[in-house]
Amino acid sequence: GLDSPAGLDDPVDTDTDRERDGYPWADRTAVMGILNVTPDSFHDGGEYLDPGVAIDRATEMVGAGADVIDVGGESTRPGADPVTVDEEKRRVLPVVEALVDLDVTVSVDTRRAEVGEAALDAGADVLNDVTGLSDPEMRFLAAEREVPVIVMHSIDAPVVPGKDVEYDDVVEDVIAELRERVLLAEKAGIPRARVVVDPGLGFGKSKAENFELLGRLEEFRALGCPVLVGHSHKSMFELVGGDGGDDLPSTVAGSAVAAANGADLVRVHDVAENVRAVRVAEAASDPSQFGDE
Ligand SMILES: Nc1nc2ncc(COP(=O)(O)OP(=O)(O)O)nc2c(=O)[nH]1
Repeated sequence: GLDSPAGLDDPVDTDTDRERDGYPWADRTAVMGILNVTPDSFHDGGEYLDPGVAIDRATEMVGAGADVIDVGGESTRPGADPVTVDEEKRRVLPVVEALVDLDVTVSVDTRRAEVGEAALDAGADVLNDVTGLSDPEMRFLAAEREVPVIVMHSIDAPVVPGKDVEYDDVVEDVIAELRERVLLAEKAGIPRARVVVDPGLGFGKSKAENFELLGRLEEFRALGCPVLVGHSHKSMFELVGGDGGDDLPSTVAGSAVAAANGADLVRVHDVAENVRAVRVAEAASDPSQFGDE
């Protein structure tokens, strides 16, 4: 197996031990606005399929305070229809190209290194891989292009409907599996500062396990990587009376909890409201920023 690089197993003080060279999450919880250029995304499928509409939406999200825009051309929801590479490129590239003119970091949500590469060539800054670097080509691409890569934990994407994994301790198990991917990324030459880990809420976990992952998010900091949480409008909130669909209050509360628990990024559909949530969490964790106001 791969020998663990020094320090991976010891909790690192990620605020000092990790250079964060200028990414939007360097000094505050960054808000990533979701831009699904798909007909079938679970929450907002079809709304932004037209590139012009997608670009207007991105502009609106930047105006609302988005630090990152995450452009996706293939739904990852369970049972979603796979999309051909050409169709995925056709959806994503015009939007990425247009976003270059906006002053915002652009990530591309794709399982395919070929689409990721084309998106980077079109101006994207970050790769978002819901398969957690299972394709070696994605690792090599991120290393070669020296861009951050979001490594999400999933049993598979799209998740096979009804396929749930039995976890002993879901947090320890997910961290252990992410650790393997972090090691592989390092082996490919990607420093941990550029490996954003993500528990993959909703991807093969029960609703209660999603809350366990959110509640114990601090434990992910032991990996020495930035942490992203994607909870927006997910079915986990049905446990607390939300309808999993248009339950914005639960999502906003979830962003505050994630930020308070150390998330470096939150991935959301509704930017303005979730910007408030992370700012509230930060105010509570660092009131000194306000002087004696
Ligand atoms: N890194 C990361 N990427 C993700 N991409 C899609 C979804 C699913 O949400 P959404 O994009 O809104 O739906 P769909 O996949 O149906 O487009 N969740 C995540 C996530 O939690 N983390």
